[in-house]
Amino acid sequence: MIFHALPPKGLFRVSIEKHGDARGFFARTFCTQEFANAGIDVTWCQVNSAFNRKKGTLRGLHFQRPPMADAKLVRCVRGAILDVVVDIRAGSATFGQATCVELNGDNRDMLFIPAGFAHGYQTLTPDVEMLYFHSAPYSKLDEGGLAWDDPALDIPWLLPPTEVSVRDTGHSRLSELEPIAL
Ligand SMILES: Cc1cn([C@H]2C[C@H](O)[C@@H](COP(=O)(O)OP(=O)(O)O[C@H]3O[C@H](C)C(=O)[C@H](O)[C@H]3O)O2)c(=O)[nH]c1=O
Repeated sequence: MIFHALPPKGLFRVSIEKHGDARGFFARTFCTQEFANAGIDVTWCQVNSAFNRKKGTLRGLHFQRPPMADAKLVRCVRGAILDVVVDIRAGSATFGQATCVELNGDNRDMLFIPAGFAHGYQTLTPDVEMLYFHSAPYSKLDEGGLAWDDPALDIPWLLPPTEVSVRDTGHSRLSELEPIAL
């Protein structure tokens, strides 16, 4: 696996390394030791999937608070998305900074997102399938949201949103958010 450090500190784009032959290829999707060698000590306790029928569907921005703050490994297994993370860690020099990365079923890249980041994405094609690894279990009591359309975040969404859940229409703005103290 190849780790590309992204700003802010702790964020990585992770590329798979294909072992190809006449049948196609084989590649690791996760490896505890390879992640540890990259300075990422993480174990996964829940893996989720999401399917998005419409191009322009927008989900997020979501996070969990301590004690259930979770790191994520996100992969777009079909179609394409603009993946967005915002640093909401208390005391971070890059608090409020948004980072955008295109993930798609062709490049098979993944995004490692440390705890303390809000995460969301918009689909750039129809029929997008997502896979998320989580380092903490889902906890409704500890989940939080950040407004995807907060002007203070200035997120360069590429399309007008076509589908947004009711839950994702009422999240806090950055100025109202209690930073995540890890
Ligand atoms: C995450 C989760 C959700 N749920 C229930 C809660 C809701 O009734 C329903 C849909 O959940 P949610 O609206 O959070 O799904 P998304 O909007 O796709 O949010 C997900 O996508 C964004 C971009 C993320 O980063 C989050 O990790 C993840 O929550 O499934 C569960 O029962 N178990 C779970 O682990």
